[in-house]
Amino acid sequence: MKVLIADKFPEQYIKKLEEAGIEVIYNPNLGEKDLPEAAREVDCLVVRSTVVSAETIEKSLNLNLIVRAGAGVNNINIPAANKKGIYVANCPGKNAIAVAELAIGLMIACDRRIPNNVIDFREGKWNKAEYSKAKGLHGRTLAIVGYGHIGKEVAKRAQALGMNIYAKDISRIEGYGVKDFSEFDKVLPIADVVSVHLPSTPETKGLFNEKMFNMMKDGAIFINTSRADVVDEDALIKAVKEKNLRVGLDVFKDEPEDKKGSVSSKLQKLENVYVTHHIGASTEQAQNAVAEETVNIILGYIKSGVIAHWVNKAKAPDTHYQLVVKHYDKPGVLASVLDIIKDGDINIEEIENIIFDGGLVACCTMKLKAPLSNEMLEKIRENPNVITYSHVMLD
Ligand SMILES: NC(=O)c1ccc[n+]([C@@H]2O[C@H](COP(=O)([O-])OP(=O)(O)OC[C@H]3O[C@@H](n4cnc5c(N)ncnc54)[C@H](O)[C@@H]3O)[C@@H](O)[C@H]2O)c1
Ligand SMILES: O=C(O)CC[C@@H](O)C(=O)O
Repeated sequence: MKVLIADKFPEQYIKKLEEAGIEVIYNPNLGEKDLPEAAREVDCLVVRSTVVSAETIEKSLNLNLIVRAGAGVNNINIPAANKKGIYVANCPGKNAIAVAELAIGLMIACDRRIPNNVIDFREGKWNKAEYSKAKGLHGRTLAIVGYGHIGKEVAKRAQALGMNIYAKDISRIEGYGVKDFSEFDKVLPIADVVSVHLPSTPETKGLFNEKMFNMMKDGAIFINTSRADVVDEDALIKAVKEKNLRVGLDVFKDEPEDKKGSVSSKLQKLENVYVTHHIGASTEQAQNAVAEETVNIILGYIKSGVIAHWVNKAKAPDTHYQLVVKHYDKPGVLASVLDIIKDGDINIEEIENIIFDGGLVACCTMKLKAPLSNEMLEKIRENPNVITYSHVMLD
């Protein structure tokens, strides 16, 4: 197996892959444009933020697995991977602590205006009078939007700071003394800090728009360490100017893909907007945890054929019927059942055959698009090697 790692990855985990007999090509400087050529002949591609385009996927000859050594998979063209049956997996939660640490750091930086303090000091300016005006986070209200791995780690830390915490998610909210909120218009007007931890999806794109910023308090703190496209950047800039929002961002529009170079953004002109270099996941702790999970995914796949954290598996396959056949585990038994289904022109969407201890009997579960006719079921029943079967309609 040949694995290309196209982003920074800790050396000890590269060694683990090599010790398992895998050929590793490590080139952390590759970018989107280089990948179609570089990934052409590899079986597995590991990336962090490097963009995996449709072209990279289409030109690949052997690619079977793409691992996102991180959480968000929006840098991988998943529809293109689906067309070629290439697995995409990620490492959920493994960098959550690091991002939460940064989000809390940005909150404190915004409240105390730490970067402005430092810039003035470097320029020889002393301004204790101005920088003594801070609200403090204790007793303030925090709204966490997206209460997944990172949102929960932020809540844990905000609780220790004595904040009053609300959270919103499409899933149930539980833990760390957090109150669930469903309506933005109830919580945004009372929140002193809003921290966003959503994935980039069609539903979250541009969620933080002018209407949302208008609901926020004057002088509130807005933190986004998730993805740039969750925020309408022009609306944010307007809110900074008109409502004195203080902002901490780890992600922003047209963020450079390169690891080093120049950067240009409208945000550079705003004194109370602090932008970090998409470093949320970049602590040693997080990178080791992510790399370990990446190695587990690759080795797990080689050993068992199962992909951990497989993200492009169909969520709800188009199946309406289930056939379960318990049969003697002999050559040809299952094939004869499959022949009957094939002759009925019925597509099997999913199939799993599990063997009982001792290896005498197996049980095969099939998810089907259409029901079997009585005649087909009768043929299955007549097979002396079929012990029992059940055929049901699914909800
Ligand atoms: N700055 C960085 O370096 C960095 C690092 C890791 C992750 N991220 C970003 O942060 C995001 C969140 O990471 P995570 O590990 O917490 O992911 P996660 O999947 O654990 O959490 C995301 C949460 O958002 C919720 N959600 C999804 N759509 C929603 C919607 N429309 N409304 C409300 N809630 C919704 C999900 O139910 C889930 O609980 C990632 O998708 C990634 O884009 C950034
Ligand atoms: O790996 C990185 O540097 C960023 C990772 C982050 O954006 C993620 O979604 O995990």
